[in-house]
Amino acid sequence: MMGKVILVTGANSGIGLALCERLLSQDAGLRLCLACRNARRAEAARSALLTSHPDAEVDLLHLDVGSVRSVLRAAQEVKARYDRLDYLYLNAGIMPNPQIDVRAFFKGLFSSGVIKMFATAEGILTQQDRVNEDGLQEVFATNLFGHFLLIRELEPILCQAGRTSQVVWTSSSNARRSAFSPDDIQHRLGTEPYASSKYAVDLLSLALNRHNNSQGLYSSVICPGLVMTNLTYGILPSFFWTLIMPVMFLIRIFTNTFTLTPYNGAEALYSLFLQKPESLDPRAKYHSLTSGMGRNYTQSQQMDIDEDMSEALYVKLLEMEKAACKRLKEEDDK
Ligand SMILES: NC(=O)C1=CN([C@@H]2O[C@H](COP(=O)(O)OP(=O)(O)OC[C@H]3O[C@@H](n4cnc5c(N)ncnc54)[C@H](OP(=O)(O)O)[C@@H]3O)[C@@H](O)[C@H]2O)C=CC1
Ligand SMILES: CC(C)CCC[C@@H](C)[C@H]1CC[C@H]2C3=C(CC[C@]12C)[C@@]1(C)CCC(=O)[C@@H](C)[C@@H]1CC3
Repeated sequence: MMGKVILVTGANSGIGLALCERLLSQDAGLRLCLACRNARRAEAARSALLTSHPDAEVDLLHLDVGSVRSVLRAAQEVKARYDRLDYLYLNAGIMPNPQIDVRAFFKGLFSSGVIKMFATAEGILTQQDRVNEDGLQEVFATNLFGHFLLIRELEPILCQAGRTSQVVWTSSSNARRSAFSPDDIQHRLGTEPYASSKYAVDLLSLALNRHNNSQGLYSSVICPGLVMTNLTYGILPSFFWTLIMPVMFLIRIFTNTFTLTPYNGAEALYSLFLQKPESLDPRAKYHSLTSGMGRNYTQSQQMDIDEDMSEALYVKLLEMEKAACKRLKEEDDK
C-alpha cells in the first residue's frame, strides 16, 4: 500500500521548499510531490532535497496554477499516479509589481499603528495586476482560483471513506476585509489584488470546511510572517534587505511576525502537519512567529470572516469553474 502522499504547490523555492525539507526531516517515508511551473527550477529543488535525504521519494509535477488548462491536466496526472492524497499544501503565490507608499510608510512609522503596519503592511503596499490568457486577473487566478480548481478536481482522492485529508493554504496577514469586494472578487478595480486574493483564501477555506468536513476533507490557513524570499526581493532588492537586516532583527523584538528565514516561515505549515485536522479551528489563521530571541512557534488568531460572505464567494467560484471548463471544452472541440 502507498504511504502518505503530500503535494506542495510552489515547492521549488522559499517557504514551499523549506516546508519540503522540514517534512522529509520529520518522516523520510513520505511521498512528496513538488508541483511547479518551471521544470528546471523544480529539478534543482528535487536535487537539493535528495542531497539531504537520499532515500526520499520526491516526484515532480508540472503545474502552472495560474492556467486553467494546466491545472486540469495536472490534476488528471495526480489521480493517475496516486491512489491517495493526505496533504495538499496550496502555497504558490505571486505579488506582481509591488509598490511601497513611502510617505504612508514614514507617517506610519511615527503613529500608534506602527507595529500593525510592520505585521500587515496595511496602507503602504499596492500592486499592479494584469489579465492572463484565461481572461482572469493574474493574482486572483494564481493565489486563489487555480488552487480552488485543483481541490475540486482532486476531490475523488482527497475525500475517501475512512480517511481524512488536509488542505493547507499559505495566506497572509496582509489579507484584509476592506481590500475584498464580493462584487469584484477578482479585484479588477482596485490596487490591492494581493490583499484581496489572500482574504478570499481565508473565506474559501471556511467554505471548504462547511462543504467538505463531512467527507473527511479539512482546510486551514496560515501566515508565514515576513520572510526573505523571491517574493520579498520583488518588493525591495535583496542587497537592500541584507543591508537593513540588523534593523529587521531589532524590529523582531517588537513584532514576532518578522520570521525572516524560509525555515521559520514554514513553522505553521509544518506544525499543522503534526496535528489532527479535526482538532483545528476553521475560523483561525495559524501564524508562524519568531521571538526576539529566535524561538519559532505557531499561534492561532481568529479571522475577520463571516459565513455569508464565504458562501457567496464559494457559489461564485463554482460558477466560474463551470464557465472555465465549458470554455476549454469548446476550444478543444473546435
Ligand atoms: N515571503 C513572505 O514574506 C510571505 C509570503 N507569503 C506567501 O507565501 C507563499 C510562498 O511565497 P514565497 O516562498 O514567499 O515566495 P517565492 O517566490 O519564493 O515562492 C513562490 C512559489 O510559488 C510559485 N509560483 C508562482 N506562480 C506560480 C504559478 N502560476 N504556478 C505554479 N507555481 C507558481 C513560484 O514558482 P517560480 O519559482 O516558478 O516563480 C515559487 O515556487 C506565497 O503564497 C506568498 O503569497 C505570505 C506571507 C508573507
Ligand atoms: C523594515 C525596513 C526598515 C522597511 C521595510 C518596509 C516594508 C518594505 C515592509 C514593512 C512591512 C513588510 C511586510 C510585507 C512586505 C514588506 C513590508 C511592507 C508583506 C506584505 C510581504 C508579504 C506578506 O504576505 C505579508 C505578510 C508581509 C507583511 C509585512
